[in-house]
Amino acid sequence: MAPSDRFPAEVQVAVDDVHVRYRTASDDATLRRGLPRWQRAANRLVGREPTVLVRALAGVSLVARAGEAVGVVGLNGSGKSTLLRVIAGLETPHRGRVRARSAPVLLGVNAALLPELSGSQNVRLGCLAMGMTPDEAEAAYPQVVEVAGIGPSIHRPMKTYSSGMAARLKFAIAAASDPQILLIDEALATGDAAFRERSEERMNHLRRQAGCVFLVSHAAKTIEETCTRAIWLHRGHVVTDGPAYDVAQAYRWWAWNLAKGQTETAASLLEDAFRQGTDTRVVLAPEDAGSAVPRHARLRSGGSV
Ligand SMILES: Nc1ncnc2c1ncn2[C@@H]1O[C@H](COP(=O)(O)OP(=O)(O)OP(=O)(O)O)[C@@H](O)[C@H]1O
Repeated sequence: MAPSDRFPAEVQVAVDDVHVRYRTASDDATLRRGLPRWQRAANRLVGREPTVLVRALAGVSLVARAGEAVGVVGLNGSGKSTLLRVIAGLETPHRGRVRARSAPVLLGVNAALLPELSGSQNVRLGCLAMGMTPDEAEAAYPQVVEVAGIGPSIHRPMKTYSSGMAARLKFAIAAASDPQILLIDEALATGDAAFRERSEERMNHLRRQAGCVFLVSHAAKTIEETCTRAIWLHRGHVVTDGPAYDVAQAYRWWAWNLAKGQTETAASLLEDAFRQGTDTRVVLAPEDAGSAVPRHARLRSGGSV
């Protein structure tokens, strides 16, 4: 993924028909039974397990504009984290492309900080890792500590933190670099109400300075309250992409029916949501054609540009 300053001014991120696949081992005995006898024998000989293909993203397209906070909802395994990793450039799509106006900063609950070091040492380390100079890291320190709001615990080793405390610190570090594009994976969900308010303030600040924020959360309510727009992913496909309130409500109602075992209702809600959703087409001109300006258009199914 290459940062590009040749976008229309308001476009921060463009995702163009992205597919991500993983080939992974599986001990599913039925897979083994489907193989010809010679292959089973060969696999046994070299100790190889059969593999399956996982389609984490199956043709995702979207455009995020300046000032947007885009929530991403979906069941476990629907592709939310993969989408953020692809946007962050940590994952190479099997097919399709991603372009971003500036380098996105991904904040995940597993962001690599060192558990043996204290929170304050990790703040400095994290700031340096994000490309700040030592002087910039020093200048950012008080603000990070304030946003994290974990009091004197900042001086304790991170391995002694609760998951919520660690998430707060990671959020504060990621937000300190004032990234134009901030990708947040579940971090807010683990914070308490006070922290959520502070982090919302920080997100609003980032949005005001014409950046954009992506937020992955299982809590549709958080998406509703903090985002301007939301994307519902299901098995690597975009079900619907629209105003955060509408998408979160539709997702919650569907998930509630699913959880209650109302599978037929859930299936028809999902089908309706797919049908009513808009297809986003993103066409990125090839870099070597002298223009990387994405032409994008929102199409109704079957419509034309
Ligand atoms: N490194 C990997 N190797 C194989 N499969 C993977 C890998 N990473 C993700 N997957 C698979 O890709 C699919 C999407 O995973 P992803 O983590 O993006 O889902 P998610 O929506 O973020 O899930 P959750 O809500 O549980 O965090 C899942 O089926 C997952 O098992």
